[in-house]
Amino acid sequence: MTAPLLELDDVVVEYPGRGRGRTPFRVLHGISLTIAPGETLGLVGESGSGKTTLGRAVLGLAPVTGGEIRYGGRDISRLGKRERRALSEDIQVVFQDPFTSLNPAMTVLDILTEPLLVTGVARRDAERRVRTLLDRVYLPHDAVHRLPREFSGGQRQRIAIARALCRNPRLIVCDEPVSALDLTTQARVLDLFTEIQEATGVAYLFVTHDLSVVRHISHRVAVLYRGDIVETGTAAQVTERPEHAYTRRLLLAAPVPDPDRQARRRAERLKEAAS
Ligand SMILES: Nc1ncnc2c1ncn2[C@@H]1O[C@H](COP(=O)(O)OP(=O)(O)OP(=O)(O)O)[C@@H](O)[C@H]1O
Repeated sequence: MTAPLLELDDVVVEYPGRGRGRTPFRVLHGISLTIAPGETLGLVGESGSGKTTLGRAVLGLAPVTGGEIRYGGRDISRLGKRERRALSEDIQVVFQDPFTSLNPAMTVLDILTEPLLVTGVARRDAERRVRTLLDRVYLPHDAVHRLPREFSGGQRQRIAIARALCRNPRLIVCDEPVSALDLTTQARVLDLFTEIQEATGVAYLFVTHDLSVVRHISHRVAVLYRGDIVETGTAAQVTERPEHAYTRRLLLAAPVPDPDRQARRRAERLKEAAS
């Protein structure tokens, strides 16, 4: 078996408490999971279950107060700023909202060359790399002279993906990266994520509340409920034969476009509620 790329071992995240008593607010209660090189782990759960916090913990942006997060076998849960910056070559992020995650005053060329220039790559080489990245995300080369506001939501998310890919990361934390897009654009961007993975071998921690997205993109799925993982399995196992009652509720609550399936779902929901 290949060694995991990322390992969470009994990870606890707590935010400092406010007011009298200042009891810390525990968001993650001891999370254990792994991601193999080149694998997509879908992380699902309802709003407030702690999905974003888990992604932020991997990125060093949430306070890990217990357990370990290991990347390539090394504990990265409590790194200093400099070590964390060095790790950004390996671990990148794509956020939900391409409108706010891209600097509106920078051209696409600046957005995509900046991560390279700060690490000492020569401008000519950086610009060559930008052209390859634009090809990879199916944007025309003349996009370089334009500002983010001149693109559609889907195109903007392609720019954000290209930026995440700049330095050939081995893991990308994707936090609801298609939730702000319409369904057709969602499908195209999801296909792009898959295609990039096949070409580069990058792994994804794919955070989403949407089970149809998870089914589309994930090799394995972990279900988060109130800060605990209640179920993990292959995408097919979890979405077709869920074991935990919470996963079943999540599936029954997921929107379905087909009216016949909707009627069946309603009947199942009523049966669940009655039992
Ligand atoms: N910086 C913070 N300080 C204090 N509490 C926080 C902080 N960030 C998140 N929380 C709390 O942690 C819990 C989990 O939040 P999180 O954003 O991780 O959930 P989520 O599953 O991603 O939800 P959503 O799908 O709505 O984004 C929530 O109760 C939230 O209020």
